[in-house]
This record gives sequence, structure tokens and C-alpha cells, in this order.
Amino acid sequence: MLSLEEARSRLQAAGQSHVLRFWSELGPQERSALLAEIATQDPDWLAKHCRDAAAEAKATLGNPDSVQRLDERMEPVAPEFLGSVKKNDTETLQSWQEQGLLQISENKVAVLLLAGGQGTRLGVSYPKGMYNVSLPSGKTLYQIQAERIRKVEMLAAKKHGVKCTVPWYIMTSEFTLSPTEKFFEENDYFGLDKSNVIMFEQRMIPAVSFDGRVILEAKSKIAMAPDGNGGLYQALDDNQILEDMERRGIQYIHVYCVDNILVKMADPVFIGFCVKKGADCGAKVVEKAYPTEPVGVVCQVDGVYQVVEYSEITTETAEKQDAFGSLVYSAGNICNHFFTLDFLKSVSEKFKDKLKQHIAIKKVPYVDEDGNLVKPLKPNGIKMEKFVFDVFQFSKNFVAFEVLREEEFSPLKNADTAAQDNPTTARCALLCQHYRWALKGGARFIETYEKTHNPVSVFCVVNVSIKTNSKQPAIPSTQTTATVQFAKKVLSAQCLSCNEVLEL
Ligand SMILES: CC(=O)N[C@H]1[C@@H](OP(=O)(O)OP(=O)(O)OC[C@H]2O[C@@H](n3ccc(=O)[nH]c3=O)[C@H](O)[C@@H]2O)O[C@H](CO)[C@@H](O)[C@@H]1O
Repeated sequence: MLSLEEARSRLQAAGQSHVLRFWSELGPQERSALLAEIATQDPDWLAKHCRDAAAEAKATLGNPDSVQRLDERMEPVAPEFLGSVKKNDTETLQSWQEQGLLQISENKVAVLLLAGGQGTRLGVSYPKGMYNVSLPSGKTLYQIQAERIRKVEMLAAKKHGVKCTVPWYIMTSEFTLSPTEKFFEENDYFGLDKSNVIMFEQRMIPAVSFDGRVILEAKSKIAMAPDGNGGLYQALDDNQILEDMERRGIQYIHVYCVDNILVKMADPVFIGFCVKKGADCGAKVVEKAYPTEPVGVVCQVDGVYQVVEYSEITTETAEKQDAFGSLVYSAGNICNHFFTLDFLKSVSEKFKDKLKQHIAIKKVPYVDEDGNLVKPLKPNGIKMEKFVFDVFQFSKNFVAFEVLREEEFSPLKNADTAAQDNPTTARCALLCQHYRWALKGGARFIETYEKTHNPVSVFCVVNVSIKTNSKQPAIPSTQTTATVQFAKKVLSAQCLSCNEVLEL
């Protein structure tokens, strides 16, 4: 444990002596906690962090036109590096899927979830993955994702006659690690083998005031925030995750964001496309719904691939159209990326400290000079974050893959008070998708209730076979009668003979 003297001299070297301002008022436990927090901060790093944050904030706030300059250096994704479920033919898509399933069957593919965010916009105090958007099944985002891992493992195993595993790496933060661990324990890892679910923690960094001073959120606590989803690369290093991947023989990693209810885990088509193109790095994109939609755009800046965030682009550039009337910058980033292990190793060895720091100006609660807790009404603090996609620039062969929004992207960002990307839109997106799948599988829905918000039972004939539990024989597909519940859209089908519920 750091002594008080050591803490003092560290803070002095970093120009942050005010952190000990309330020392004399603290009890023994608070003192130890504060010393432990100070011990995690290297003085040189801390000094630079505070200096850079204040300088960046000054430059940004003093020059609101700074976004203008980036627009002129942008170019869209070159067509030869763009795959598409819309534009490529079925045979090609099939060949990518087969390639992806082959890699999965050989245990070369892992998924990595970015789950260190705080879910502030959604307004919940627990990790977003634990959120239940009120599906009839009551499944949470984590459960849906876990079941999709099991499904893709099953598909690859069935195709290649082998047993295979897709390990699930989950990056958490100080805010999300323990509740996530507890939730997985309570739910028995949703049927996955615990040893294949690897949780690790990203770093936290101090929030800084406009004059370059670390903010105290309590007399004995520095205001800390996760270092952004680009903190992934440092966290991989801190927790020896790349070594773990190497030990398991992983070569390809599918990285994704926690809040997309339609996410396809270890999507074989995307993996297969990237592998066949020899890519070291790739991004899934969807066509932007409208020019000013708040998603980042995958494009080139000065000939180098990157994501330009919605805040960094002017409306004029966002609205730019090509000769066919399509948006020039339409490749919306959905935080769904492909990396080879070799690429991640090179980032870890050479590039992770070169990642850009993005600043976010926020309202950060703080204790004032008299020790009173203040909840500011105006932004008062700077949080610095790295972004996961900022490594695209180091790729030697970058590709993008365009997918259908209705099949692959419905993020849960906001509470239901917002018009979009809320629990209702996420729930509807999943139910509509399952409805389409059931129709495609031969289901015929006799009645639909579009107006009601409450689930209503009606009868229909389902032409797909419904699986029974192992003791009962499978029900002949054409004779299956099922009850289907509707809540605006179809939710689930229940076999009347065996009561088995088919999640649609
Ligand atoms: C930086 C980034 O990727 N931005 C993308 C993100 O924006 P958006 O602003 O929505 O990014 P979020 O803050 O929600 O973070 C995305 C993911 O990163 C995780 N996270 C975030 C911060 C952190 O310190 N640690 C951490 O693990 C979150 O838990 C989440 O799973 O998704 C949008 C689509 O939905 C994209 O259009 C944006 O380009």
C-alpha cells in the first residue's frame, strides 16, 4: 500500500495535489481506498492526461468549425473492398457462409463482446446486457447472445461432423464486471461451458475539469470512467487475452457491441467473407437510414480507412448524393468488427499507444471546495475515450461488409421516452425477424392482430415442424396446429399437442 508521503509526492509531480484536500476528514477505510486509487495512477501519465484533456477541450470548444476540415479529406469505401448481402449473389454468399462454418468447426473463431459501457442513455444502473426488452420469453440481451453462440456452434458441428467451441470473451469495466459475473453465475452461463466464457476488465481513467484538474466525485474518490471501447487493446494486454486466444488456436475474432438485439454471433457469412478476402480487419455496415442518422460512417480519410463519427461530419457532407441519388457516405458503422489474431497482436505490440483520444464534454458530479456534492446543470468535465475502430488505419487489408438493417441492426440505446433505438423498437425488430423466419420456414399465419398491444391467442396452422422434447416423437410438419400469440407482431407458437413453445 502507498504511504501518504508517497501519494503526496506522486500527486505533486502530476500537478494534482488537490486530490488529498479532504484527507484530514477521512476515516481509515476511505483513506485506504483513496491511497489505492492514487496508486493506480502513474504520475507522468496522469500529468499528461490532465494536460491533454484540458488542451483538447480548449481547442474543441474554442473552434466549433473544426469538423469542417475532415469532410474535405473523406472518400467513401472503395467498391472492391465492399461485400454486400444485397449486391452479391446467393452462390457467393453461400460460399462465404461455408467458409465461415468451416473456420468455426475448426475452433478458430471467437467472439468478443464490448460490455464496459455505462448505459447512461438507457437510464439503467446495471449492465445493458442484463436488460430485458419485454420479449414474451423474458430473455435478456446476454441470454439471446449466449443462445446464438450455441446455435452457431451447433450449425458448424452438424455440417462438419465435429464438436466445436466458439469462446466468448467479454470486456467489462469496474461498473459492469461484478454484476455481469453474478448474472452469468445465477443463470448457469446460459448453458455454455463456464471455461469458454472469459471476462476481463478494461482500465478506468480520471475525469478532468476544464482547467486540467482531476475531478473528485467524493472526498475520498476520484471521478473515474472507462477508457472507451478502444480501451480494448490495452485490456487485451493487461489480461493476457491474446495469449489465451493463441492457446486455444483462435485465429479470427468477431467483436461486437452489447446493445444490438439482432447481432449475429460469429456470423459465418461475415467471417467467411473476411477470410476469403484475406482481410486482417473488417467492419459490418448498414446503409444509413437517413443522412443525419447518429451512426459513424466507415470511409477513407486521406486514403486511410476509419470511422468518422456522426459528430465529426457536417450535414452537407452527410447529405451528399452520388449520380444515382444514393448517399455517398452511407456505410453506417454498427460496431461489429472482424480482426485476425495477428492483427490484434500487431496493435498490441506497436500501435495501441498511438490511438487517438476522443474527448467528451460531460456533466460530472463533483465535491466543491467545502466538500458539498454538486450535480452540475452544465457540462463541467472532460472524459477521454479511445474508440475500438481507430485501429482500422493500421490494417493492411481492410474490408467492409454491408448487411440488411432489418436483419442485423437494432440497437438499444435509449429509454422508451425517445422515439428510436429504444426497448420497443428493439423488441419489434426481433419479433418481426422471427416472424419473417417462420414465414420463410413455411409457417402460415391465419390471423394477425396489428392493433392490440396485448398478446392475444389465435389459432393457426404451422407448416414447420416443431421440435418436441426428446421423449416425444417429432410432430409431422403439415399437421401441426399451434397457438400463436400476437403483440403487434407474432411472438411465439405453441404446439397444442405437446405444449412445446416455438420462439418465433
Ligand atoms: C466508438 C464506437 O464504437 N462508436 C459506435 C457505437 O456508438 P455508441 O455511441 O452507441 O457507442 P457506445 O458508447 O454505446 O459503445 C458501444 C459499445 O462499446 C462498449 N463500451 C463503451 C465504452 C467503454 O468504455 N467500454 C465499452 O466496452 C459499450 O458497452 C457498447 O457495447 O455504436 C454505434 C452503432 O450502435 C456506431 O455507429 C458508432 O460508430
